Amino acid sequence: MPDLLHLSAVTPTHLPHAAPTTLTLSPGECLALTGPNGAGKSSLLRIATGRERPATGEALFDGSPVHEDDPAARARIATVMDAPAFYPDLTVREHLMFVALAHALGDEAPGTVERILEEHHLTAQADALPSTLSSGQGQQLLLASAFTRPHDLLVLDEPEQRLDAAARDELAGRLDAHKKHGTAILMATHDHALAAAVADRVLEVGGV
Ligand SMILES: Nc1ncnc2c1ncn2[C@@H]1O[C@H](COP(=O)(O)OP(=O)(O)OP(=O)(O)O)[C@@H](O)[C@H]1O
Repeated sequence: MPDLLHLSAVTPTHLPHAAPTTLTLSPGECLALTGPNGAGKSSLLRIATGRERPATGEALFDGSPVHEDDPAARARIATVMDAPAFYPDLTVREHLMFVALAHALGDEAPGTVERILEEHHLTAQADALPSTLSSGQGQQLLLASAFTRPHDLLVLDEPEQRLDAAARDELAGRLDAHKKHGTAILMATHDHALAAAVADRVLEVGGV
């Protein structure tokens, strides 16, 4: 299987003296990044999505340098990263509909959104504003947004955060199912059980 993602000897800007990281990811494969706080996991994820340019090396998505503004990459890479970025005036359902329509789901959008609301236990909150959600529900909405849209690569920064034990188990099952449909997953995590359940390989990211 050809590489979908290839980071070649990259060093994050904020960690110029760190050992360069090389990694590859094929369709249907999950690579988990583990390591202590500040090791550079999130920085590598930002490089992988083109949000951050590396100090050294390069990031290739499907053979081309990845840039956040490249429409081809934007259409194929779904992310769950950093702080939530919800539209404050859209309800939970409207937010997911916006994501679905922006990614051209068309007639499939309403059905997809209702299914994903249910899978993420957000049906009862569908008409609420994101600001009224609990922190775990907010994390579910972030995940739901990523799963609503088509993607070939999922880039997840600690997707388990704020989720209870049952929701973490469901997340592991959902990620496994997406892998089986060919999604490549790059995930930073502190949850070793999640990494063991989903990842084909684990890369320990070192500090400076
Ligand atoms: N915008 C920034 N400006 C300056 N330094 C930054 C910035 N973002 C990250 N860093 C630094 O880069 C280093 C790596 O941070 P990063 O968030 O990639 O680590 P991490 O492994 O994801 O940590 P955690 O497990 O705590 O999420 C840290 O020392 C951090 O302080």
